[in-house]
Formats: sequence, structure tokens, C-alpha cells
Amino acid sequence: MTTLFDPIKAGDLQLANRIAMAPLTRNRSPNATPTEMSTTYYSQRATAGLLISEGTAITQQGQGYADVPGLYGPEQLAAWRKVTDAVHAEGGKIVAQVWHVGRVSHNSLQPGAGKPVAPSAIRAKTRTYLIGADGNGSFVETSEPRALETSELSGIVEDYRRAAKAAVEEAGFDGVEIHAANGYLLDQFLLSGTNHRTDAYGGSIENRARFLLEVVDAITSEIGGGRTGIRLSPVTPANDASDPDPQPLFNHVVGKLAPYGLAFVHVIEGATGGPRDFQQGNQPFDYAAFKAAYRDAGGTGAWIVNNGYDRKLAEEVVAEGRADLVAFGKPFIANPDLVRRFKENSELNTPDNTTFYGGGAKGYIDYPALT
Ligand SMILES: C=C(C(=O)O)c1ccccc1
Repeated sequence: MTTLFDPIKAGDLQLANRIAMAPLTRNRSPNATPTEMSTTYYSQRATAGLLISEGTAITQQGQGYADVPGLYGPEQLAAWRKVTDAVHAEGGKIVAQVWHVGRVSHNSLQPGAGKPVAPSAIRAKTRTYLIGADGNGSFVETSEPRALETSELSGIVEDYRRAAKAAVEEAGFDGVEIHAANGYLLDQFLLSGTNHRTDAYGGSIENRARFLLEVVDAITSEIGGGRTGIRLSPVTPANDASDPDPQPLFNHVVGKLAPYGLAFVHVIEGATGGPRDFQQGNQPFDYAAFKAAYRDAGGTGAWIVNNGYDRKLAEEVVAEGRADLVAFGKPFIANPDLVRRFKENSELNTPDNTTFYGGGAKGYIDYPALT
């Protein structure tokens, strides 16, 4: 029977166990540049089978929150290299989550203080996080976006390609996770609630999946499918994401992903950080059918599940073959040695949600490991 502590090969990635650290935004990268504390934070957690970095902007246009890191400047890449070197020195594996927020942004973060971009000019009913001149952070309403011209899309595809290449070749990541979840740009194109386009990128399911698949094609042709994963969130309402009929949409998406030889598909079940049984539309999402649609189409990537898992539930889904890995977010914030604690069935530290976003060492690198 497979356990959480058995190794697994996910594409080209040889992973020591089935416990992944989910991508966690921490807003501690001033000027989009990770710090020495980032190096400490990730290396403390390197016993995870796979570390997935916090969302990392592919360009300034793709940045939606203050003090999130980027992959678009030499100083950012050099800082990430220190992180990946430290993780590798501990025997860990780490991929970069490549991220474009689309409409979930604010004019003050955008090039030339312009409008955030989106498939359609529909403002997200959500908030973003800014840090004022006084250094204090606050959540503010997102700005009104503009609809991308069809002619702009190939340029953003190239931004993803360039970021993925830089992540692996310059920053030393073992691969990338394409952030196609949580109501950000790629998810905005997928969903009928956010994509009202009338060109070849809007309307039908095939058209709404087109942009995502162009990005997947570009990144896998650049770094290889075996170093590429993707994160999807079929029913999340995060960042005002909505589609009343997600099953055919996401079954289509994973069917089209199957031929790319991806390292993994990472699925947020339910509402991100919320109820696992959340649903969009009038019927529950069938996650088994979703996984079957990927495997039946020839998809061989590891299946990673996330959202609200504890040790017991994680052991069950891996033992029953419903998932290959389980990703943990908040438990890893508070427990750098989560793998050991699970293995020894030790008590877990409790996360302090007042230090999740922004700030310094407190709540970032000061959680105790078992002695
Ligand atoms: C990258 C994020 C996501 O995927 O939800 C995020 C961004 C800001 C705060 C929390 C999470």
C-alpha cells in the first residue's frame, strides 16, 4: 500500500515523498526580490517531497500584490538562485509557480500606473494587498481592468516562456508550476464569468481554453513537459471566479493537457482555503471523473490534491490511489518539519494568521522544528 513517505517520479522530478508544500503568498519580497529570509524559509522546509514556490510574477504586468516576487529581473533571478541552491543543498526539490494575476491587481502596481489587463473589462469583486509609504500593508479594492487585444496575447505567451526558461536556467528551479487557478489570468480566460470575448479566445469551451493551452505549449517546448506542472481550481470562488458549468470545461482542459507529458496536475478541491464541498452551478464537481478524463486521455503526470487535508485524509487518498501527492499550505507555514511530524505523528504548531502576509521574521522563519 502506498504511503505518504514513499518516493515518486513526477515527470523528470524524482521526489522523496508524497508531501508537497503548496504555493503560499507571503508578501516578503520587496522590489519583487526574495531576501535572505526567503532562503531560510524554503530551506527549512526542504524535506517536503516537492516545494512549490509562492506565486511569482512573470512580468510587472502580471504582478497584483505588494512585495510578491518576480522572475523578470536579474536581481530577482539571482535572489531565487540563492533559494534554490539552499533547498538543493538540503536535498530538496523546488519548482517556481509562474503567475500572471490578470485583473486581480491595482493601478499603482502596473507599468505606468495603467489598468490591469484581463480577457474582458470586468472588475474583480475582490481585494489586493498594497504596502503604503509608511510600510504598513492593507487590503484594497482591485482596479478596473482593460480587455486585452487579441494581438497582445502572443506577447504574454512569450512572457510565460521567458519566465519559465529563466526560472530553470538562471534561478535554478527544478521546474515550474503554471498558475492557472484561483481566478487569475489563465483562469479568467477559462471561466464564462470572466471571459466575455467574441474572438477565438472566448465563447466555446475550446476557445476559452485556447490561451491556457498556448501557454502550456510554449513552456513545455522551452523546458520540457517533465519539468512542468499546472495548478487548477475547478470550482473555487477565489477572486470572484465563477462558471456555472465547470465539469465539461475542466474535463476538456485536462484532456488537452494529457499529451504534454506534464510532471503533475495540482488540483484545489472546493473553495481555496474554504469548504472542500463548495460547488459552482447546480451539481457537485466530480473529482474522480476529472482525474479519469486526464488519465483516459493518456495523461501520466502525478495527481496532486490540495485544500483542507490533514494527515489522516492525505494518507487515505494516497493509499486508495485517488491522488499521488497531497499539497499542504498552512500546516507548512507553521511546521517547517511537517514531513517528520507526520511520520512521527507529532503534534503540529498552530499557524498565526496575523503574520501570513507581509512583515518580517515573525511567523515566517521562527516556527520551531522538533528537536
Ligand atoms: C497566489 C495566491 C493564490 O493562488 O491564491 C494568493 C495571493 C494572495 C494571497 C493569498 C494567495
